[in-house]
Amino acid sequence: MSSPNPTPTASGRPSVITDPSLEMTGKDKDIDALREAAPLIPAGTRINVTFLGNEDLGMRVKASTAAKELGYVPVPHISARRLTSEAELVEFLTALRDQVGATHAFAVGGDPSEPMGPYGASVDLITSGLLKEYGFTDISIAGYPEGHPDISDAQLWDALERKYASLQEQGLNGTILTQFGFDVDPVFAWIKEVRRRGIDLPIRIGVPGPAGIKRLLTYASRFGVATSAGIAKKYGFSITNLLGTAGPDKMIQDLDAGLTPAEGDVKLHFYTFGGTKTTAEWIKDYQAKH
Ligand SMILES: NC(=O)C1=CN([C@@H]2O[C@H](COP(=O)(O)OP(=O)(O)OC[C@H]3O[C@@H](n4cnc5c(N)ncnc54)[C@H](O)[C@@H]3O)[C@@H](O)[C@H]2O)C=CC1
Ligand SMILES: Nc1nc(=O)c2c([nH]1)NC[C@@H]1CN(c3ccc(C(=O)N[C@@H](CCC(=O)O)C(=O)O)cc3)CN21
Repeated sequence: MSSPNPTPTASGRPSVITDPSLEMTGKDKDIDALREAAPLIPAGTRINVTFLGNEDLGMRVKASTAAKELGYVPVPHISARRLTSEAELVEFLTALRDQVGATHAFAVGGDPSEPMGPYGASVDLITSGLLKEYGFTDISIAGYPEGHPDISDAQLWDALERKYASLQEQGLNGTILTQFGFDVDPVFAWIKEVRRRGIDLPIRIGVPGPAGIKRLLTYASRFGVATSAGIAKKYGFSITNLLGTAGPDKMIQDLDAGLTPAEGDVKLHFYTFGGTKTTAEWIKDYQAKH
């Protein structure tokens, strides 16, 4: 099945809404939701499986298997700081290779303020060589257009350059997946800087799927993404009425209006926050209208 092809933008580049990736947790309810949404999601779509502290290896493998069986490309997340040993990493990679046939993964640092084992940062996962050894060919890494609450910009840029260099050295494909946001201005500036540094990887800009405003604000505050007032202003809702829902329509339109072919491959990643089916419907609808 081919993915829908929205109208190219004024600058001639494909719309960022082309071939978006989606994110799910390892919980059964998310697996059920993916199955239900499957008629709306084209085969070959990347489905990311988060690495949450309240889930285990079995759940992550089960969700990745479900995604694969439905014809998608599972992108399981591997959180460096949450791994307690090299053996745990090897156990996960083995299961992903042998049970899922996974070739893609997202190597991320992880929220624990201290590493729970030998890996303090995602670059340690990549330079270990184990991802390549276990048959992974495409490694996603994180990007932060608005910075990170606990990591300095200098550290983030240094980490991105080291991850890129190691991927290049090992001949692995890569993708930069960004933290979700509500504002396109920092995204434009950040992409420019990524390219200025010679990093030519495809980029997926993280956006929240359509969701209740309260839920969006809760997640934004949990991950230190932005202030409620700032989000309301950029996203165009009133903080005196938190009952409505909001989707990333305006962000996507602004991205399409502002990007040029010079920015290279830029697509979207939808953080669904439990709303897999709603997000899939929303994407189909947006693609049909534009
Ligand atoms: N699970 C997910 O889907 C996502 C998670 N994140 C979070 O973003 C953070 C950074 O991840 P990466 O960009 O992969 O960083 P990274 O692993 O490449 O590390 C960059 C630098 O920050 C340090 N660092 C890593 N995690 C840290 C933490 N939690 N607190 C303080 N310093 C830390 C590292 O030692 C390194 O110097 C993590 O907290 C990660 O969990 C961000 C986006 C999505
Ligand atoms: N710093 C950071 N850490 C993260 O773990 C993280 C980010 N950033 N950025 C966004 C992604 C997406 N993440 C998540 C986290 C939780 C759910 C989720 O669905 N959690 C609940 C549902 C609870 C609810 O009803 O709200 C679950 O079932 O566990 C989804 C995506 C985690 N992610």
